[in-house]
Amino acid sequence: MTDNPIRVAVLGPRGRMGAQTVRAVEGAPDMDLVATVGSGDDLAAVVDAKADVVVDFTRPDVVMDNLRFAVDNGLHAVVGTTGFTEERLAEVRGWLAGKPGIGVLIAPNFALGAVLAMRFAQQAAKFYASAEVIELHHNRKADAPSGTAAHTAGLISQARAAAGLAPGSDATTSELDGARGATVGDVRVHSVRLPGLVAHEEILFGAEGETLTIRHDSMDRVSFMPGVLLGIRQVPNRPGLTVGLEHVLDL
Ligand SMILES: NC(=O)C1=CN([C@@H]2O[C@H](COP(=O)(O)OP(=O)(O)OC[C@H]3O[C@@H](n4cnc5c(N)ncnc54)[C@H](OP(=O)(O)O)[C@@H]3O)[C@@H](O)[C@H]2O)C=CC1
Ligand SMILES: O=C(O)C1=N[C@H](C(=O)O)C[C@H](O)C1
Repeated sequence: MTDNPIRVAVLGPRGRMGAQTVRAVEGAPDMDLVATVGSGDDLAAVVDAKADVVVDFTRPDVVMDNLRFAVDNGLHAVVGTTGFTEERLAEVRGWLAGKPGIGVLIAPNFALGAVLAMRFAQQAAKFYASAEVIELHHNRKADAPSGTAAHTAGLISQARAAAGLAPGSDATTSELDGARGATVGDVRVHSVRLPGLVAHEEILFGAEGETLTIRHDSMDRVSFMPGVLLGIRQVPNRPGLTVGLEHVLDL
């Protein structure tokens, strides 16, 4: 136990990630779990409990309301919930402009290996015109493609554009709807859903006579917890909006 533990509230505590986060916070010697808010519960509980940091693992359709409430009430937030478009991020920056000391960390993926895989993909992108992303998840996942895959595709698109590299083409002229996946930026993203999986991503690059595959596997949701706890510890010292754990890890 430390003298001034960080007072943490978890939103979505009955969910797969929320339950794991509750256990991780309860096990952290420098944190106190002071509130949990599930669907149907009153968010005001986090203010009543004098939380310092709110952690959100809920759903894309409710996360913006939760985050707005946290920022309006002067609470820092660590957000793992997916669904953050550029428009949503701009909206969050707008709220934070009126709240100078408040920090919000939104991370598409809290697993160290996933963050590294995204960074490696970003580094490789300027050397390969052709890249595709395959993400594989458990069949209870609500969204597709995954937030991680969308973020990875965005990074590849940006890195290629910055290097003046046009995306590679292929010869497909006839295809069944969806067979070539969804397009994010200018990268094809393919989503697999199967019971037995947790969270997995492959980033494939191709050039004449070679391919490069970067793969990350989360076999257990404990893989996300060191990143979540690090985010909780760091977010009070990072006013404004931080997108991606790579900034906190100082990669
Ligand atoms: N960034 C990262 O590293 C990771 C991010 N994720 C993302 O986190 C999110 C949650 O994933 P997961 O835990 O698997 O999903 P679950 O469906 O297991 O959990 C979501 C939980 O949110 C609760 N909920 C719904 N509405 C509200 C609300 N208004 N207030 C509070 N709680 C609410 C639900 O409650 P109820 O059960 O009562 O409906 C449910 O328990 C997803 O967007 C997922 O993609 C997942 C893994 C890692
Ligand atoms: O829903 C999940 O499980 C996950 N969601 C995040 C995403 O959409 O990228 C992170 C990880 O892939 C697990």
